[in-house]
Amino acid sequence: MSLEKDAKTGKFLEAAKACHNICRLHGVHLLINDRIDVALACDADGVHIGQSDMPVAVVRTLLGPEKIIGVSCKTPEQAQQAWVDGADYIGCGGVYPTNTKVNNLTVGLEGLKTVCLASKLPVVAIGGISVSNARSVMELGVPNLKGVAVVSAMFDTESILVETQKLHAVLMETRAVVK
Ligand SMILES: Cc1ncc(COP(=O)(O)OP(=O)(O)O)c(N)n1
Ligand SMILES: Cc1nc(C(=O)O)sc1CCOP(=O)(O)O
Repeated sequence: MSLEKDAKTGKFLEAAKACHNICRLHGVHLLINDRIDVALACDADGVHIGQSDMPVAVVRTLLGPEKIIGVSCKTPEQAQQAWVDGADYIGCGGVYPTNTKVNNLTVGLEGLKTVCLASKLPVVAIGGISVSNARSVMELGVPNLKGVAVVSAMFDTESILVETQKLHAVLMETRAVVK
């Protein structure tokens, strides 16, 4: 299920609760993008926030020590700060150009590697990643690069299930190599 982050709060909460029920059935964590209020209201497992959203330390106070907090970081400085502030992981991108997010800086594979090396936290790569290039990302050879986040690779396809299965296979193969 996908819902834009600026959707009306009632609709967002409804969708979040429905997602959470599905995630629970499959033992999958649900993180809410940006909306701390929605995360609290549906008792999600955590949130993902950007550099211009509520500060991590405040989010930690609101959510408590057990919830997962992810932060979008494009630079080594931001990655270090996320750790100091108590985040659990960082998202780093755009690894490749993307049509999903407007005016997004592309940091490339080199930028991703630089941020990973500076980060004390696990990193999730994002931006223009699909089945065709996920292997190149995961084979960067940095141990704290733990996965990829995708939007169009799933939602702009004929079958979300088929693409998810293909991406899962690539991630499992590269995990075996990287470890
Ligand atoms: C791993 C990961 N990275 C980024 C996002 C969401 O990014 P977005 O809210 O569009 O942009 P920022 O405000 O965080 O820069 C995500 N959900 N997961
Ligand atoms: C939401 C988001 N954040 C990015 C960042 O660089 O932080 S790139 C991005 C869009 C990801 O969509 P797609 O997989 O379709 O490229």
